[in-house]
Amino acid sequence: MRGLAIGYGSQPILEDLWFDVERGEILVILGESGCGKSTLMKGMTGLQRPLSGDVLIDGESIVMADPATKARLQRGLGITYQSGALFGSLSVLENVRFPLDEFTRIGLRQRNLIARMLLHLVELGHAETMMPAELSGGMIKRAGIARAMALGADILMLDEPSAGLDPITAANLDRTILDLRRRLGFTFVVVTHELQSIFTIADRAIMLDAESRGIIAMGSPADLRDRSQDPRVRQFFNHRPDTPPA
Ligand SMILES: Nc1ncnc2c1ncn2[C@@H]1O[C@H](COP(=O)(O)OP(=O)(O)OP(=O)(O)O)[C@@H](O)[C@H]1O
Repeated sequence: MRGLAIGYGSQPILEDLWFDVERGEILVILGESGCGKSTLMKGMTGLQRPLSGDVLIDGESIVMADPATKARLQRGLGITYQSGALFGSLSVLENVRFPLDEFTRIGLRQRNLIARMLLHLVELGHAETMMPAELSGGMIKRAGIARAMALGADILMLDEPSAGLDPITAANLDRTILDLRRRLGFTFVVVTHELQSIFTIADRAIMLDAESRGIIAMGSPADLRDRSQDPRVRQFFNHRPDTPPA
């Protein structure tokens, strides 16, 4: 992100953001409700035009790109939403195959094979004929991740993947995220508030703040917990209220 300002109308929610996401990194984005985490994700993926600044993917601007270039860059980015956003009338396999059906001319047998391989990668091989209504919360998240990878994305943006999951299911999902990174070298940008998950998966975390409209902390979770000067950051990472001065 190069001096990114993003918001609605002419009002910035976040401004002057400068940071990099390295290939193969797992970056977590944190911050109180309404500080602009989802808005930032939309900016990073070219779904929302910034007010100023730029987003470069391997040096190419997704902001200034012509429509064909933007579409190509966006194929490298997979996005999952909190709800999973699966189509209720399609089976798990059909959901994962959907981007291939819509955006490629690959034959049906190959599309089915790719969708099956993706389902195996997220440990949902057994669930291909199930309908979304029959899935658990964790399975919905996994199916969403498989679908996000369908067009070859190797940068995955996950918006609160563990929201609404019990701790064991959430820990299993973290394991899958780490596994995808280890086996396929994927890059992840993850919005999450779950401390357990942050310490398990994040190489670095960025904490956003609504009032200052920017990044108030950036570093490894352990560094932010142990060395941040900012009481809001320490409070979050230590998960206890700051003691008032004597
Ligand atoms: N379409 C929109 N039009 C105008 N303002 C919006 C729109 N979407 C979000 N906002 C505002 O932008 C700010 C940031 O919202 P955003 O959803 O990005 O925050 P968030 O950090 O993801 O919140 P949460 O953790 O609750 O999901 C909020 O004040 C919100 O009211």
